[in-house]
Amino acid sequence: MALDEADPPPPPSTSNGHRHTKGLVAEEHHYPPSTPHLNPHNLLILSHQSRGRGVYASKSMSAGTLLEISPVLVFEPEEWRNYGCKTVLDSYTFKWSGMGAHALALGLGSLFNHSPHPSVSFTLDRPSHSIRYTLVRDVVAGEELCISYGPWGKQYESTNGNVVAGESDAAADETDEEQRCSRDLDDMLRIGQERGAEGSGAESEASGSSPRRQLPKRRTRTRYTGASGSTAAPALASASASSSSAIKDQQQQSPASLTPQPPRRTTTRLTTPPPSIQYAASCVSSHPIWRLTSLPDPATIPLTLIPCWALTISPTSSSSVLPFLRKHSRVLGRGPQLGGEEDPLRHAKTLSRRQEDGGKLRALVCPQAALSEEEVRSLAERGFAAEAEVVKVNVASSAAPLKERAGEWCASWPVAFRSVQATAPVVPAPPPTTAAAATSPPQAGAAATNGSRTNTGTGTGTGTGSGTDSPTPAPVPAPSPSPQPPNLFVDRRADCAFWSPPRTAWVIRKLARCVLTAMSASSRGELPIAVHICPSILPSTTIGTSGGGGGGPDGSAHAPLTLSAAATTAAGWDVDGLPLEGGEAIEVDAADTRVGQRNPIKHAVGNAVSRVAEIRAERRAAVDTAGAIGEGSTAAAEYLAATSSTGTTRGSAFSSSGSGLGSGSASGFASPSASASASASASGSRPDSPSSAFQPPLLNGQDYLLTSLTLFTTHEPCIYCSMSLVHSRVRHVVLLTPSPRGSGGCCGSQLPESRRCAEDGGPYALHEQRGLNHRFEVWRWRGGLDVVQEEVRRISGEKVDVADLLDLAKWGRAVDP
Ligand SMILES: C[S@@+](CC[C@H](N)C(=O)[O-])C[C@H]1O[C@@H](n2cnc3c(N)ncnc32)[C@H](O)[C@@H]1O
Repeated sequence: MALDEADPPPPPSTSNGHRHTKGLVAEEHHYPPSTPHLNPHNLLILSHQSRGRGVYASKSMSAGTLLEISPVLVFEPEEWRNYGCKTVLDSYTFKWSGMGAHALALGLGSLFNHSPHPSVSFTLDRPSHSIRYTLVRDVVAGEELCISYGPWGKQYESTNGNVVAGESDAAADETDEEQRCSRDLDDMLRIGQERGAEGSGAESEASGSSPRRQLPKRRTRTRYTGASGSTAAPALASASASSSSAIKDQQQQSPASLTPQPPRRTTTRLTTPPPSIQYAASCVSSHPIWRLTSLPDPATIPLTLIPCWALTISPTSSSSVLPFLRKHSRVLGRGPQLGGEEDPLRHAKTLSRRQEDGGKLRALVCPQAALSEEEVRSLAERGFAAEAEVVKVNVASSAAPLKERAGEWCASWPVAFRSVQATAPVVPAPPPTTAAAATSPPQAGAAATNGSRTNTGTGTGTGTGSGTDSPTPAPVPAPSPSPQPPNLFVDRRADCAFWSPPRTAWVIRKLARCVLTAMSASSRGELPIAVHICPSILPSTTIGTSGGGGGGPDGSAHAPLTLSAAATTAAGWDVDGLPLEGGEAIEVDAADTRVGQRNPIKHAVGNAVSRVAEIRAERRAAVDTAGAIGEGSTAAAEYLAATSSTGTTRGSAFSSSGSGLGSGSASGFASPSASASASASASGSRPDSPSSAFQPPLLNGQDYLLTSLTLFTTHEPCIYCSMSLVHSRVRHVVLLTPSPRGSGGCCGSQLPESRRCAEDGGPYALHEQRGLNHRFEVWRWRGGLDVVQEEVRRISGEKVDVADLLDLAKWGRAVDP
């Protein structure tokens, strides 16, 4: 059924196949608030005799130019399998997830034809539901812009020597860029002429069903030089349908302005197809638990290129290159140390051999920004290679971020591959525990620092804990701090892999629990803001680096815990590393109490932190009286001792004296499973723990730390609460809804992109502030509120409209969670 304007489009389906029933808020979990879109370069859509429509350059453009950002329409796996793939869409869509979702690029994205030597690379940007198309080499006006379809495109590749779309200098043996350009122009001119002769003939051209026509005589090869002398084509500014005849008109009307030029030698070839297929296998797009970080994902980070000068030299001169570069490194803009931190080309290989150079080598000299072509030439003449020719090359501005993307990165100049794993420090593997092995986490790029420990940063998430029980109960001392490399990436595929269905269900349960606490608070006239704190199973950054196994069941980042299987189970973790229902050692539910207490700073986060301080104090008291622990409680004692020795840091100015205000009553919902947890919370330990008698904190301000704990929250914490979470060393925050007005401390995702760190990282993003001595990780649930709502119904039997419950707008504009 066709939709007319009166019919609003159906809400997009969620990643898990559910349709959103609520309005804006729910939809935001699926699509970003705004989708970027772009065609600033007036690319043309023209029809080719055999290829149908294609995308053409209307002017000369340099490598690295971002051509277009096409929003996409995603077909969920089932929809695609049952319907989409049986239609014409099958020739137009991109694999969008490993689960079978497909995406149709809107805008120009569906019109790029295939070439084995593409001029355009594309990147699937799943978070923004768009695909970005970028030039990988210089192009001239009239040239068809092609992508690679990967193996699927083989069917379009010429086996009989015929011209293929967007053919580049990889076929330089017989055709150079100039020929290609000329050919494309020919093709367009021909179509223009045919159009003129046949009126609407373009339709049959596009379908490819028209009989072959007599080709006009091939034009002589011509390059175009504008008045400035720089390479420029006749202006083809309009992207209208008449553009091909505009080209023809221009050529016919002003032949004098067209000056034949020698072939350029500046092009580079794309030897490896862009990483379309590799990343299509990722499940990132449908991933409901999303790490909020400004760090880029190496799988989607766009390739940027630095225009550089190189010299073509004879192989015998190659030994003089390095001394030459070293000698002139300053003037070449390559820093005092060639290859050192300040050298912008430190990741690039110095020499490259290209077929078209006929046995000569290319030596990379410097960024074009540093010196003019003349200066490079005269330097070379005075230096070592009078015969050297200066050529333009484009060099990726960084090392290849992933092995799979090395081809894309090295297409124009060979660069190093930066192993994500290689930059992660080696963390001595602790004797693994069952839980540790099972929770052996994907490496996070973003992350937590705890005291002197900094995060490991850039691992790939391939933790390899062995999964056997440690027979040794003694805690292993924390590895000594080692210099940490900077965080460069977040590995979203590893994150995806971590979130197995049981782990995802765990998150849903915890969020549902927050909602229940918020419901309870709301019924008391409080703001419906609530949090839940428990030990973490989330990916850690200080443990479980490649091959590093993992921490203890509570995942302490200070020191890996080593617990026997019995202790692990007693601490509330099952053999898969998942917490037993209601069995976590620390569980706190807390709601906002600012209304009831007439105190504007009684936010849920603060209340929860206070409650944890009480519990920790009680636990410490229990350890102090360990002699009183009976035979049957060895495992619990072991756990308590372990958490006590690793989980607290003393001497903070934060006071626990005000702890517990309003928080004890926060978990007032009636649910059998939840009340078991709540009772554990109230007593500060598991129900069977020996420490049932509450002991007040022995020292002021020593027990507030949330080290190793995860905080779930109905709302993104405000800036004040985010800062208190920094102070209390929380390890992870999982939030259900972003703060209204983008004013929160962790996310700010509702603000325009230009005002955010990146992606979901907010302008405040306190969890990532490098100046602070602790960083925590923030995750956002984006699997839809309806999923959480269903879990609430399952737990409590109550049907609640979660979006409506959590909508703070009803409480006034200035309310911050
Ligand atoms: C994504 S669409 C590209 C736009 C298409 N040309 C059009 O007019 O709609 C893919 C289809 O274009 C055609 N195509 C793409 N690249 C081609 C090539 N190099 N040679 C011939 N046909 C090609 C094939 O029919 C293919 O199924």
